[in-house]
Amino acid sequence: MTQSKITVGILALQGAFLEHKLHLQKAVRHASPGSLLDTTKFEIVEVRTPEQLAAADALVIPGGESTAISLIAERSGLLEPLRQFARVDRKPVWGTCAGLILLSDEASKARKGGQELIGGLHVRCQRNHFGRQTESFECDLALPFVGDDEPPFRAVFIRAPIVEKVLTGADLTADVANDVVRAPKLDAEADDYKTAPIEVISSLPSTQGKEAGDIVAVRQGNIFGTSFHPELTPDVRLHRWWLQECVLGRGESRI
Ligand SMILES: NC(=O)CC[C@H](N)C(=O)O
Repeated sequence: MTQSKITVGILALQGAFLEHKLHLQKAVRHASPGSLLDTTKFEIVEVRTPEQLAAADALVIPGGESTAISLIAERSGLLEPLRQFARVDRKPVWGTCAGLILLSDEASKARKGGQELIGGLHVRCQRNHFGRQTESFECDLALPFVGDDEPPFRAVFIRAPIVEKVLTGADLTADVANDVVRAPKLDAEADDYKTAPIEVISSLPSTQGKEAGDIVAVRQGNIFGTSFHPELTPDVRLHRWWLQECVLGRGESRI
């Protein structure tokens, strides 16, 4: 993107949107002097209406409760515009936790059902993979910007999903399983399928004592998803990476 001002929206219907806003503001404020991040003008705004979404160049979908977020999005007339934003316009979108669930093409069903997905990431997500709130945990994760000389990134998992399967075109045209919800197909993106490969950005380390190797961060083209809550620790490096890598698209991992 080369425009003079970039508007980054945060879907502010439910969940941890304020924390993301503060992290994005801090990431911009603390950019290395003279870097692209430093010289670009950002506006960080809360998004609650289709008009506000239309004014955004990029979007964060926070953690919270994916069923509630999708229900409010539907009632606010945002569900279809969100699908268009992520899947047809292909603007940069980052979903954390509940946001990752909503951006997945398939997810295990919520107990009470009724959840609509935005879709876009060709993955199947398993909701609440690690169990209840009391099973929340933290661990150090390998992320692209954490070099040998950098402090580790502490990730917070709260009723977190994982990516249990990377989907193929055949998976997405097969009948959908009973316990799975699938995002609707969009005619406008039909020919685009497979254009961007899924990149596994991070998996749980073997030291964690959970299931080592569980995928907790993925990127497919313009869409980035993380199982954990990077906005709940003081570390803004992942927000800075996303702005630099996915929004400004410089294609360099180290910043
Ligand atoms: N921290 C979170 O965002 C939890 C997500 C929640 N388990 C859901 O299914 O929506």
